[in-house]
Amino acid sequence: MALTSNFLHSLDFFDPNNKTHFLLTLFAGFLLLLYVKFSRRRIHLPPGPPGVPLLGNLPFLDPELHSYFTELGRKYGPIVRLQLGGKIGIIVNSSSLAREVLKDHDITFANHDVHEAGRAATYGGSDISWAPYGPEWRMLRKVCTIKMLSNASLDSVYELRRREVRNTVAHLYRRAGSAVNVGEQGFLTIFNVVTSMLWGGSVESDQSRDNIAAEFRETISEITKLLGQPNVSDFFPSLARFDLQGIEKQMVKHVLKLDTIFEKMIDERVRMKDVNESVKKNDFLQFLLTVKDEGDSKTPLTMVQLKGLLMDMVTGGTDTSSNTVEFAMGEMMKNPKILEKAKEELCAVVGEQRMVEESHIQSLSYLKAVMKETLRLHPILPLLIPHCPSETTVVSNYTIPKGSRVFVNVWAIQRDPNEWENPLVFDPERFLNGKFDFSGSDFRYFPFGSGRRNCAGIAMAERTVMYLLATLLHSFDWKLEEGEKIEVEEKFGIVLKMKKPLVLIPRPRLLDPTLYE
Ligand code: HEM
Repeated sequence: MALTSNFLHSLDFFDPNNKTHFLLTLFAGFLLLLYVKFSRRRIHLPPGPPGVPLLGNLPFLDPELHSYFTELGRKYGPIVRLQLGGKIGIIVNSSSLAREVLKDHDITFANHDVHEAGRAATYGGSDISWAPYGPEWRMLRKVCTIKMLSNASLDSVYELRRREVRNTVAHLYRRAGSAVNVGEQGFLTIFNVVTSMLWGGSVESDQSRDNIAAEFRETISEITKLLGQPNVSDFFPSLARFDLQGIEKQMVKHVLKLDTIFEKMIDERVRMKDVNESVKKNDFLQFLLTVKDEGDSKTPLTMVQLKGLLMDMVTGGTDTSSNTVEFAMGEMMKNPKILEKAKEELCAVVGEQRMVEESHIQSLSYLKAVMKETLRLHPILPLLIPHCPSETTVVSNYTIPKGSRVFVNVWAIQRDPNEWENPLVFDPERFLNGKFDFSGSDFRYFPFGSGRRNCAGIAMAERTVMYLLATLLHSFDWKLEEGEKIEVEEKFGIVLKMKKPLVLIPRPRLLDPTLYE
């Protein structure tokens, strides 16, 4: 362009009598066309649906994003472009392209696309999920995966998990014969497991257990709902300060509730330390405070990051796992033969004279296959956490501009008929003999993501989901309320949940009532 205009200005272009005027204009136009064509070819965006000026495709987004993106894939191919206001969205719908993004270009795509709601939820993005790829993220991730959520650390706090799961069994035993909301009970158990591991005690109050379950579940489910909601502030950053949909305002309100608990727990612990240096607690909060006080001087752990980590554990580690348990229970209720097989395995491994222990899990290969199949058909983060390339890059011959929001549609990939036989049928057998794992090394199956930014809590998720699921099945027979039909339909959110909550009636299975105490 600069070349063309310099050339034109070097001539007497504005003289109306100049005969070369017309020809030069034509020549300049020709150069301009060539330039536009050439630069378009360089920025060869993936195909996508047409949009409207300014808003692009925003007005046409279906709230059930995962299935809508899958439909777009059928129409436009495995990689699709959307114009989301001022932001480009890229949808990846095939396993080979997921591999390109998460493996071949892993460092370029190692950032999550931080949005305003995520920032508001995590003290300005001071946690693992939203921290940019770099030294601080590495430090946070190391603290979390090596120290807190490693198998050795998880073993050391098994008693806390056991206590919470047993509390749930006792509670359900008292409510035997009446209808219970399975997701809510699962949520409260896992919430208490997580908070016990964090600061050694579940959140107790005079309120009834069910009220607490419903209240916290609501808070966390609102937080995850807001995280998955399209937000004008993200698509038009200049409008972010107006928070036009009120998403950040709502988020701050919900987060405050959790933050108040964090502040209380931290204050108590710091005060305990001031009063008596010898008080030693063996929980994650104590560990984090020690890392903060004695940590690496190059990349220290700040108090804000510490709270960000607590937020990750509480929001990332609760409804993800409890929704998985609920989907698994729903699928088994819908497929009685599968339910029977899982129970038979439990009888053979655990017997009828004792309760399930976490040590039994490794022998429950059929139930493990049920968990894997649940996460195939209902990957709890169906679009992972959207990734964001740190530089413009080429995937499958298409340009993915720096700063795009990249949705890896694991939901579509795990139901792809080119990769899976009868993909819509719930069939745990396909996972028997240890086929597929949660590591994300096979791009046909990666419900926990893959590569550097994969889930930091896989070991914990596997233990809590398996332990709780095994205990629920082994301790009780479950039946539907009179006249109810089982439906396992999904409702989209950054965390997928069941459209209609699963309500079932437990009946104790084990003969010895003392086992339920
Ligand atoms: C069944 C349960 C769970 C599932 C299916 C799940 C799945 C995922 C997925 C798909 C991602 C995003 C990967 C990506 O964007 O590439 C993720 C990230 C994450 N998960 Fe999980 N998760 C579960 C449970 C947990 C638990 C129990 C914890 C911790 C207590 C946890 C902590 C995290 C954290 C901190 C991240 C962000 C990692 C990073 O950005 O480096 N998750 N999880």
